Amino acid sequence: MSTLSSTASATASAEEYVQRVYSEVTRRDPLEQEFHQAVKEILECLVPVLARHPQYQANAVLERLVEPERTISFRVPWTDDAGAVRVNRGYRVQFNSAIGPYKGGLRFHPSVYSGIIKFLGFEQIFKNALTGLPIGGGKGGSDFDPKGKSDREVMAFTQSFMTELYRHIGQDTDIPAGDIGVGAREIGYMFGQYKRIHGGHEAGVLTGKGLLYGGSLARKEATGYGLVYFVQEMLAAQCQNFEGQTVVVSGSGNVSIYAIEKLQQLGALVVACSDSGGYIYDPQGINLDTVKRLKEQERARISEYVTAHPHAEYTEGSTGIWTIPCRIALPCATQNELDEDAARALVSGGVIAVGEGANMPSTLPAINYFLQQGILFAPAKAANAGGVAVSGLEMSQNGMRLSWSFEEVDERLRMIMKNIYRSSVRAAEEYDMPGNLVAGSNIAGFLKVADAMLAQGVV
Ligand SMILES: NC(=O)C1=CN([C@@H]2O[C@H](COP(=O)(O)OP(=O)(O)OC[C@H]3O[C@@H](n4cnc5c(N)ncnc54)[C@H](OP(=O)(O)O)[C@@H]3O)[C@@H](O)[C@H]2O)C=CC1
Ligand SMILES: O=C(O)CCC(=O)C(=O)O
Repeated sequence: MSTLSSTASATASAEEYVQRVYSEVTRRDPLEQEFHQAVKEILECLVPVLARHPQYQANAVLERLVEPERTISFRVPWTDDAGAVRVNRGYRVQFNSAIGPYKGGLRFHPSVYSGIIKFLGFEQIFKNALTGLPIGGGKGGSDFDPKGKSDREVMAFTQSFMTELYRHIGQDTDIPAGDIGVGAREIGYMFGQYKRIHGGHEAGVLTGKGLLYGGSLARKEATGYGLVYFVQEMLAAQCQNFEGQTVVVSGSGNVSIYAIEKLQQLGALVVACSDSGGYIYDPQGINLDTVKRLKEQERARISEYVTAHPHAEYTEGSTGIWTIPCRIALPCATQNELDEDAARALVSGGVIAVGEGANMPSTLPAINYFLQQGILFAPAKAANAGGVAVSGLEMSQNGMRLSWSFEEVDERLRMIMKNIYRSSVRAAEEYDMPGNLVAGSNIAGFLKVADAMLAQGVV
């Protein structure tokens, strides 16, 4: 066979392999749509890798990767302020420990079900590999909604949640952290309950802790800052920067707030942000002190921004935010918040770069549209890895019983984001897709995990 035809037949066999694994995923769990989407995106990027390296197919690496090592689902009973007993469902998916203990956040949101936790856990495997730190992938959460609950109710729920979760986690086995609906308050209550049940001050069992009891400086800022550092690298490669650029950031939670903070430090004009109720447009630039007060202290709605800044506009419904003309867009709220129509609106509005702060915020058609249009596109797995990277640094500091300065952690974060950018660019070039960071980051993450799996045999 000529080299050309043997390459074509290897590609056909890899395509068939990918299709077979994907079909099996959808057959086994037909209702887990978000998980299907995450698997599809990655597998499609891996065809050239699988064609070039037959050992992955020969050792059923994909079949093993798409199946979590362990899935835990449990009842979480708690009592509300009226004295009524309520029951939620808790999850922890320990997806892959090939390169280290399971690591990934906990999400408390009414939309949580197995398909959401599995998509997040699956993506976390590759994201964590990209950081270069020895951490495997996992994720967890509950359909509990912290919105509108009193502090006592949140404490009652989180203590009950940890009363089951504690037996599955540990600083060398599985280290949860925050995600949507889980911030410093929830982590604090969970850490207290873990300590009470398990005994000892095992600081490394959770990350995102308060600074008074083992947390790391710059963890709160890390996902948002890291996203901006990544997009900065992408812009610099095109001789561009943030100075004077108009930026739209969706969401107004942890990731959005610290992305906006770093963008403003770098001279960008951030004109919009949102929550699940709607978005605000402030042509003079978002006042971040107001957003922090509303969201970090008062747990209020973003609509209240216009009371303090009457020149700004509030519009109900969160998806309209993408119709605001801007040069750079950072989706930082939730999965599938940016569809193909939104992508078309952004391109019509003059966008040159999109950086994903949330996990899987763009639908597959939206991503394809951005890539076809030559928009600089920073995929979530690479661009939002700063949060888990600094969680890894929090674990290191806990292990050494010391605390690094903000500047030291921030500098390490900057280097990690630069390295993720470079390894994604390199992998895309090596597999003939120059500039495609979706393919590059998926391939770079996959190769690390797949090779570690091969080295450890069939487990
Ligand atoms: N925290 C971290 O370190 C990391 C987070 N991420 C990802 O970033 C995203 C945001 O997380 P984080 O900032 O921590 O979470 P937060 O809970 O702090 O904030 C979430 C924000 O997104 C908004 N939001 C949630 N659901 C929807 C929806 N269906 N439609 C519109 N807006 C919505 C929320 O609005 P409302 O308050 O109205 O619900 C809120 O403004 C998630 O995708 C998360 O997985 C990724 C890496 C690390
Ligand atoms: O900090 C962590 O461990 C988890 C962060 C996270 O959940 C994510 O990267 O999506």
